[in-house]
Amino acid sequence: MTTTDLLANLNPQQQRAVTTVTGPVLVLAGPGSGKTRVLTHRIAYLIDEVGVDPLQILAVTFTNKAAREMRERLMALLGEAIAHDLTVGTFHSICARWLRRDIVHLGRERDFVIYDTDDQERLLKRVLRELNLNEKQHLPRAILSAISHAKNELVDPEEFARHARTYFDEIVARCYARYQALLYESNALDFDDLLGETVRLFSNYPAVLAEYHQRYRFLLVDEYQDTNRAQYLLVRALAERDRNLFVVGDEAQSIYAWRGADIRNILQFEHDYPDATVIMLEQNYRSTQAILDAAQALINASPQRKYAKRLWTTNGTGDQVVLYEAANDEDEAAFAVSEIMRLIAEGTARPGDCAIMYRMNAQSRLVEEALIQSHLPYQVIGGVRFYERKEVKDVLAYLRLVANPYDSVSLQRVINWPGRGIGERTVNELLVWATRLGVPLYQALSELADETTEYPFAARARNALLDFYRLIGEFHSLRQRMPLGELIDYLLMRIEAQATLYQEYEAEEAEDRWRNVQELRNAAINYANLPIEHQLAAFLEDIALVADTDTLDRNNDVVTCITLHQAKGLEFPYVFVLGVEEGLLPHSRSTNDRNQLEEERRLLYVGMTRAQRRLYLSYAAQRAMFGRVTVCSRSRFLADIPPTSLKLLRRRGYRAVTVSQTTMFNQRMLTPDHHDKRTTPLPLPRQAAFVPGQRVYHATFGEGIVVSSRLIEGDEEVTVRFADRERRLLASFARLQPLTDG
Ligand SMILES: Nc1ncnc2c1ncn2[C@@H]1O[C@H](COP(=O)(O)OP(=O)(O)OP(=O)(O)O)[C@@H](O)[C@H]1O
Ligand SMILES: [Mg+2]
Repeated sequence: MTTTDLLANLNPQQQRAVTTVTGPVLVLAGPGSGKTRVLTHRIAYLIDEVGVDPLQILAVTFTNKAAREMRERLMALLGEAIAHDLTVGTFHSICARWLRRDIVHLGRERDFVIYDTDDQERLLKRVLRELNLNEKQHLPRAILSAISHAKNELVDPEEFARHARTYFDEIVARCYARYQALLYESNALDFDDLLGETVRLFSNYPAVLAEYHQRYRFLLVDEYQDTNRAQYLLVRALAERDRNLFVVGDEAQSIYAWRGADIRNILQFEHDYPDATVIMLEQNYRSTQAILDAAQALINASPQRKYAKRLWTTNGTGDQVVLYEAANDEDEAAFAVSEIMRLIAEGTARPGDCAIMYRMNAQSRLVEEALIQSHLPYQVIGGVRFYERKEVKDVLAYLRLVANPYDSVSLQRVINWPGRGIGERTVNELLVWATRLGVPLYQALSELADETTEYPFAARARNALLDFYRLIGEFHSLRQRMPLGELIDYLLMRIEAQATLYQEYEAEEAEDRWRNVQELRNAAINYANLPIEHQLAAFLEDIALVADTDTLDRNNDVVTCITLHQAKGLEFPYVFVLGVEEGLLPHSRSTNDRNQLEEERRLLYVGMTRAQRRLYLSYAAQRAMFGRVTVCSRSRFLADIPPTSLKLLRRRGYRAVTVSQTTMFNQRMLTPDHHDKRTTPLPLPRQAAFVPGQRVYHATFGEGIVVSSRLIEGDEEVTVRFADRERRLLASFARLQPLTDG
């Protein structure tokens, strides 16, 4: 693409943002005004027109998905070779890469592992046990969230302890200190450390920072309104010398305060950089005027709104925003799905054009049930994600341990999986012993090998521990010379992973889980080109950084189910925002706090402004929440949208579309590639597994009685009466367990 083309696709303000090459630039503008587009075009302009070396450009986005999309756009603009030399990523992924290079300056090792929330929780539970604190009373999540908050503010354990005022703070202070020590001992970093350690590296080692100044001359940051203190300091340090800092954002879309994001970072940009060029964009290219009007009314009603920005568009008025009042939550999900079916049948939309958004992950279940019944292919972003499935995490724990045997959380995770006779008591003894020796668990195991050591274990336990120790040691050295794929195969064979899964689960589920493990092994293929000794580390690094939205793949023509938080920056022709109700949106936790309440408003605003062609909002008069059916009322935010902007629809008795209709649809519209794994038609089961009158158990709904059951394509549809109401469930999905009487 030539430069003229590059600029021809931009309006004058956008052009100015692209061509103001040096010095600090802030683009402050509403949704859909082309901020992200400007950012990518600016990179292309810097390279093509200004002659900047792509290696000198650093672009930061909020999610891995956004980073990948950006890279793809840049490839289209610049060609693959040039795009390859750019540094594009999230703060976390970029920091991880830099720390792999330079963490040694901080006296730490390069082959650290990155702990995710699950690992963090395990580690904190160990801390609680050590400190004799009860985890029922001191909720691990609350403590971790306090620690995370401190880390984002760059407050270390000592400082935290000095400022602790309340009893809770005291507890957190003690946990934080020990938690950090154990992380260190395990040669592990949590997500917050990735940022915090990089900040520390830059502020304590000016010579190192100078190298980065030399390397990165142009900085670009998307979604700047959601940066936290650590990210702010990072950007500031990196931009300190050349000051070629380009940030874009929208304070009205700031929705991550709960993770430490600080709206002041964007509001005070001009204060930090008095010579900044500030550019506003006002034309929206994404949505219809009807959608914009409704969204603007909502956001302008905020008491915190400093200056109302007007967005206009030439996209035309478009259809009115639909507000659907559902009888209950099932009806709400059925409405969205049947509406999608209708749009598809009309030929107006493809599944991939549609997104269903909600406040909480738990809301996706009913939506999924409705989608399954309709045989619509879909993906859930942020549900139980691939890398969070137990069997996948178990195998990963082995691999992480093989890479870094000091990783105590992984060690504890698999020390007795598959079962090898190391009971809970032995594990506890090992923990106590290692703590007393002041060494990581793996090193404690190595002490056992020494005949002369005194140890607290019975002979049988000792042998089992030693076997495990030798297994890890063997693979630890193998990783240097065995290609990753083979290494994984060999490991799976040695631990008898497949047989173990078949022992632990029913055949069908075991097969499913085994398939997931193999899927993980398949992912290893992508690393075959690297030198053998780097393959495992690179593989683990990428997995550790996979963020929530990463599974989102727009090439698949599937309906997207996604939380409002994760929908940031994305756009879809047809958007459904579910649960616009008091208690959900605004969330019940936020209603006592003005700031939190306004953040909820912005969240709804973000959701609404994702829509390109048509927007549906809905709420239910009744909803099953936390195991109870509650009566709900529409969100207070709806009162801020003029009734003339909304088309109200009331319950018309929506039912999920029947299977026979949709089977025809599937055959007509979709090639086999488009089938989601979960919705691919399977052969009919030959016999019903459930009979009327039978007692069954469901993990969420509890006990129930089967009313009727019928075989449908690939599955069995079971109607069950639970304590609160009757539900129609698909056997393969609902995982109903038969109960025997007595
Ligand atoms: N000048 C333009 N001409 C044509 N299309 C444009 C132009 N500017 C932006 N667009 C398109 O408008 C849509 C929204 O742009 P973009 O995603 O960059 O907005 P944004 O400001 O980053 O929004 P958000 O705040 O939601 O992240 C994109 O599809 C983009 O390609
Ligand atoms: Mg954007």
